[in-house]
Amino acid sequence: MNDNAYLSISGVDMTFAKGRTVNPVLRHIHLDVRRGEFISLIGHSGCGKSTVLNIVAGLLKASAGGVIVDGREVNEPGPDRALVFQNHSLLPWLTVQQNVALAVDKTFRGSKSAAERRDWVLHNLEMVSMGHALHRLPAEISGGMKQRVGIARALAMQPKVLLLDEPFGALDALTRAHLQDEVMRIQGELRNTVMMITHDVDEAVLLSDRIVMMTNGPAATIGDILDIELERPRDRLALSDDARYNHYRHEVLSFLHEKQRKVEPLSRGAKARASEALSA
Ligand SMILES: Nc1ncnc2c1ncn2[C@@H]1O[C@H](COP(=O)(O)OP(=O)(O)OP(=O)(O)O)[C@@H](O)[C@H]1O
Repeated sequence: MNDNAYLSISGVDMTFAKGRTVNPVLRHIHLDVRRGEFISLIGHSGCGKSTVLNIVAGLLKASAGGVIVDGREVNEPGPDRALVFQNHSLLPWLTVQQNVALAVDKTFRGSKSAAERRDWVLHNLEMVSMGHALHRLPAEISGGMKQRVGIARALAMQPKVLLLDEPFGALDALTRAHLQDEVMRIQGELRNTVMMITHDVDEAVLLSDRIVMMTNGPAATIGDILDIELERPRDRLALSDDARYNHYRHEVLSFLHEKQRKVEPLSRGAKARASEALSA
């Protein structure tokens, strides 16, 4: 482990077993993340990105190796690691304000007064531009607004590490761009340590300090890590013409589509047709 690491994943292996079938998903995952760093995890579908995130969150226990956050080993979920999923996980019967208050009350009941907690909820909702919809129910707001509330709820817990599992994956392109900009602005202010899963190469380059590229499973591991040395704040329009941005983009695309090209297994029909073609 590197002494500067705030979050350290060392020697993580993960195998799922069902009956006699054993599925080795991750092998030798080592990653040190500095405090305040924004890391993206990218890789083909099914390679094990969510499994890595769930191990860091403490929702899954690694078969070997472990995770240390700020000097403490991760053994279970905790408020020091807040998760935001692609599909918001707001409680439908609570308003926007109550959804965030639930997490804030749980985290700060012993350390903040009721008035302080209420102010803190409002502050975080205002930070994601949701101060105008405090009393609406999740069913009464858009998908992008729900994600904002999910992000406010996670930030309000003041986690040591923010874990984002495709947080913008279900949004339309415009809302997605807007929310990415907002997350960049907030991260610029708060300097959160973030680990984000994404399938979107532009999103990874725009938001990250480093992009961790995973090999294909089974037994996936870290294939390469790309440092994104673009100064902040970053402007998506200016960067679209920037040669460095396009170089980074190309590096990730080439990793995914050349070095780690996903070969889908042939269906039975396709196999039969291929063998007929070969014997013809
Ligand atoms: N709880 C579980 N039990 C058994 N197998 C699991 C479990 N969770 C994940 N897997 C398997 O582990 C592998 C990796 O899954 P994971 O969801 O981590 O991949 P991913 O890279 O996040 O995929 P995607 O990009 O499609 O979300 C898959 O083969 C999946 O079926």
